[in-house]
Amino acid sequence: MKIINKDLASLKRLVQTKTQQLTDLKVESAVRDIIANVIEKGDAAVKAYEAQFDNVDVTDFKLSQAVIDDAYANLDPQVKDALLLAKRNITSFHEKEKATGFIDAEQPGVLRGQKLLPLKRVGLYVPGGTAAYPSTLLMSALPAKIAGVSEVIMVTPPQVDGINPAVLAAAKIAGVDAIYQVGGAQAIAALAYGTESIPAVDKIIGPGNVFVATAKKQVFGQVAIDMVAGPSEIGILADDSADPRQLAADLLSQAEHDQRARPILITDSADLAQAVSDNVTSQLKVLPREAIATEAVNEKGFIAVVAKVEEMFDLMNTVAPEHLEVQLKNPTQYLNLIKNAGSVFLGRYASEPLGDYVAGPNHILPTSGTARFSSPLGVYDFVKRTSFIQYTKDALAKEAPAITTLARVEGLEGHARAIESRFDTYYD
Ligand SMILES: NC(=O)c1ccc[n+]([C@@H]2O[C@H](COP(=O)([O-])OP(=O)(O)OC[C@H]3O[C@@H](n4cnc5c(N)ncnc54)[C@H](O)[C@@H]3O)[C@@H](O)[C@H]2O)c1
Ligand SMILES: N[C@H](CO)Cc1c[nH]c[nH+]1
Ligand SMILES: [Zn+2]
Repeated sequence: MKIINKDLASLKRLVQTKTQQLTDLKVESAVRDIIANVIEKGDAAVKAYEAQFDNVDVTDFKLSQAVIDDAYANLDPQVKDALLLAKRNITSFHEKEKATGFIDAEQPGVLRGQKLLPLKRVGLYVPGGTAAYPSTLLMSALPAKIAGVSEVIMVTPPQVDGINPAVLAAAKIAGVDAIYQVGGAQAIAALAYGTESIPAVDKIIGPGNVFVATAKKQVFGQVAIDMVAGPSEIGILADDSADPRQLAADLLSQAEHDQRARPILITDSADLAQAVSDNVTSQLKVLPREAIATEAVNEKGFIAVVAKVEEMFDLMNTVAPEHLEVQLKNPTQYLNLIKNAGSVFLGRYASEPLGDYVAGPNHILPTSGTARFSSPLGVYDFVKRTSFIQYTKDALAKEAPAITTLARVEGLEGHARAIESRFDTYYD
């Protein structure tokens, strides 16, 4: 893995060039064509794209309940237990995110409030191009259910040998209402605009590769989206107290997701940097997904050596990684230095895959530097807020002069008259 020794300003520039560009023009234009075709030709276009990109001739997009029940009934008990443990921990964590509305009656004659309503129908994208992700399904479906969404539907790419049974079983465990075998940008287009057999939804949730993330950006406005969650990332801050073998393993855990994944280590120890780089080289060889991980390590990955701990955090806040591991002595003391990160893992035993599978906090997180302004997926992503107002005549009378003044400043005479019509001052 490349080791870079440069001043902080140069390292920050390097981070920016290595950040996944959210506007890859070739992908943008390919995705635009796919969406236009799905809008125009519906199921026929989706079917053609599935044959082209996934080599599957799909006859029925919607999976039958019998196929799902069968997958659940035949699931390896150890896998079922692991999914159920994950479900318990995800549920107990996300229950704490539930919010209620409020009523404010503090001013005489004034009632103000906000009510929360679950979304009606959401579409979950469960990635499936190069690996199956039952864990990701739990991470999106369980918060949707906790929020009270009435209809939770799911899409995932079809597979030549059928969709991975663990994904189907996880869907049953999480209470997903319907599963459609369709992936990539065509799935996002179908969820946004609807086709003859796939219903349009109010919001599209879930991560995916660059085609999926780009399609979500392009359909935003027609539907809501959760965030731009693309290829996985890990940023690690470590000093010489960390174990280079473990750091290399954690970097590779995310590199193996995608050629475009970003594994980054920032340290103040040149010896540690070299040891991690050597370990990455040797550990790569044992990974079944060696080719994918190697490309991610070489293209997006690097190890930066900086002078002191403050510079580590400064640089990592520029990266704004999806996952941030803090493998420094007494890691909790640094929490206040972290400004941009999707999810933080403190200390040697909080290895990133702990959060991927069972700890409970959501693993659907902002990527590509968007942790500067986005949050982990949560129950709050499945609810919308509506505010309400009620005034008595006396309460309105007190504030009417301010309203009519502001209305006339904006040149909106009709607004002023609407207020004045409630009082004797009203004239035609
Ligand atoms: N943030 C998270 O929570 C999280 C969780 C799991 C996975 N991930 C990420 O999700 C991604 C999964 O990617 P994936 O590829 O395995 O699955 P995917 O389901 O996201 O994408 C596969 C689909 O991409 C489409 N596609 C492939 N090549 C194409 C091309 N040339 N043109 C147009 N469309 C094409 C196909 O339709 C295929 O069905 C990875 O980047 C992984 O890091 C993120
Ligand atoms: N690390 C991914 C989120 O970026 C989630 C995941 C699912 N399975 C394994 N990993
Ligand atoms: Zn992962």
